[in-house]
Order: sequence, then C-alpha cells, then structure tokens
Amino acid sequence: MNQASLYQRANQVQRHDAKLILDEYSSKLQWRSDGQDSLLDVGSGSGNVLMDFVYPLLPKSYEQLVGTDISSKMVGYANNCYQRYERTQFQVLDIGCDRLPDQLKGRFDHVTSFYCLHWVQNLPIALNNIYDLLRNEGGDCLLVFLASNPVYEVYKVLHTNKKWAAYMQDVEQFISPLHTSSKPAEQFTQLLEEAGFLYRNVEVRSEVFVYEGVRTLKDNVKAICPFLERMPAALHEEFLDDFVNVVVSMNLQQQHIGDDQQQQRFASPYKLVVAYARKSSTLLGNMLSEMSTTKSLKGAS
Ligand SMILES: C[S@@+](CC[C@H](N)C(=O)[O-])C[C@H]1O[C@@H](n2cnc3c(N)ncnc32)[C@H](O)[C@@H]1O
Ligand SMILES: CC(C)=CCC/C(C)=C/CC/C(C)=C/C(=O)O
Repeated sequence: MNQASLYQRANQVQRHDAKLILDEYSSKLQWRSDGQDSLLDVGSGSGNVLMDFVYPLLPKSYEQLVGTDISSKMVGYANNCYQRYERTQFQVLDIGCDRLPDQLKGRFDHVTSFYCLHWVQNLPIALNNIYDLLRNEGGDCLLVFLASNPVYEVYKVLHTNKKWAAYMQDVEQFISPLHTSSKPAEQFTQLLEEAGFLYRNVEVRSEVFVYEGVRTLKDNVKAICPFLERMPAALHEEFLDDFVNVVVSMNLQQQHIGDDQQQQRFASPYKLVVAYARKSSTLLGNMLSEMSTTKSLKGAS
C-alpha cells in the first residue's frame, strides 16, 4: 500500500468505521488533566483519518501528535498535506520492528491505530512495541483492525489461478492473522495480556459494507491490493475483472434497480476488532502519574 492519493479517494469504509468508533471511545480515553497529551498513531497512511477524526479530539494544548507508517511514500504525502499543523509530524515506523527508535519509547499518553494491524503478521511484537511507546506511568491505546474480510478469500482463489500465481506467492503475508481464528476476541485479549496491558476490553463487531457498482468495488480494491503494484499496469483491469468474478461466485453480488438503470451492489461482511487497553489499571496509573508529577515538581524546585 503505497499510493496515498488513490487510498485517500477510496477509503470510505475505513473512514466510516474510524468515525463511528471514535465517537464511542473518545470519552473512554484517559485524557490528561493538564491537557498536554501526546498521541502516536500507527499506520496512519495518507493521514486523513488521523487528522479528520483524532486530531479534533485532542486538547488545544496537546504536546505532540505523531503519525507513523511503514511506507515512506505515505509519510511523505501526509507530511506534505498537514505541514501547517503545529507540534504534528509524520514519520516512518514499522510497528513490527525488532527495536523501537529510542526517541519514541515511553513518550506517549495514547496510541491509536485504524485499519493497520491486520497487515502485521507478528502481532505479539507489534503489541510489545505499542506497550513500549506508552509512558511508563501509564497510557492507553485504541486499536481497530480487521479480523476477517471476504477480500482474503478472494485473494486465496486468485492465487490458485496460474495467470496471477507468480504475483501472489506470498499471499499469506497479506491475510489478517486473525482471519481464520474461531475466537478472535479471546485470542487478541490474550495477546494484550501477554504484552503487559493490565486493563483490556476487546470486542469483535460483525459488519457489512455495501459497495455500489463494479467501479466502486474495483477502486476500493485498487487502493489496498498489494499485488497490483507487482504486475504491469496493462494487466490491472484484467486482474480486477477476475476479482469481481470471484466475488460474484461467492454470492456477494446483489441486484438493485436504481432510478433508471440496474445497478450491481457487492456486500462485504467483515469482522472488526475494536480493542481498548490501558498499560496500568486506573488506580495504579493515577498513583504512578501523581508520583511522577510530584517527583518532577520536587526536581524543579
Ligand atoms: C488501510 S491503511 C490505513 C490508513 C489509516 N489508518 C486509515 O484508517 O485510513 C493501512 C496502513 O498501514 C500501513 N502499514 C502496514 N504495515 C505496517 C507496519 N508494519 N507498520 C506500520 N504501518 C504499517 C500501510 O502502509 C498503510 O498505510
Ligand atoms: C465484496 C468484497 C470482497 C469486497 C472487498 C472489499 C475491500 C476492498 C476490502 C479491503 C479490506 C482491507 C484489507 C482494507 C484495508 O486494509 O484498508
């Protein structure tokens, strides 16, 4: 996923879900009493979900807002779009990395992530890193990502087609690690616990998004499909036609009589993980942050 402007034009479902969940969870985030919150977002992509829906929730006096992404193209695009925002920057970070940059460790009150963690195969490492990004005295995270989506079943079918096999040999690397889990909520709760989070609330929501028309479906696939950039552009439309044919064979197509013409619709039933976790329990967190405030006041006198 490197094409920021393409993604920005075809990310309705990602925007819809982020807005809905933030409306619900913004009051659960543990905002600082001094209004000097710092927040890091994992997998910000083109940056518009972060800046349209998370940024407005921050107190005016926020300390810093850092958007991160594994793709330097996404980071460059977001820095360009949002350079006028104070104390805000985008930087490259692979949340599955072995060693976090020292300047990010323990610096954040909040970590958010929308539609990214299903791209990361090693969830234990990613969660350890998210834990380590949060301040030692506490902090919380809101993580939203796909457990399952029919797109992964379509990939598996196309991968067996000899026309596309050469471009899709590592297809498993692009399937959510929870796609085939029979208990994704329990599994992710356990991973949060193993990473050290003392408070964990994980729900898995069953949702359906309807794509209106073949072009809309194809544009949304184009925006996220990792295999297209590996093949000559001349093959893209044929790949997308085959994608749609597989969707039809999976009975996800609905006929709809519109105002003056018959329109095809495509239903995408998917499972979304919504996880909210705190590094320390509220009581312990409050005690630790009070202790650290007292300590720094003492140090300053
Ligand atoms: C579907 S986009 C989501 C963008 C944005 N959060 C949103 O909600 O619109 C997923 C992003 O995750 C990024 N990503 C994938 N693997 C990652 C990793 N290991 N570390 C950080 N970002 C990653 C991709 O480059 C892509 O920009
Ligand atoms: C009906 C059908 C198979 C629709 C596929 C819809 C689609 C483009 C899903 C993308 C899921 C995904 C990996 C999103 C993302 O990471 O942003």
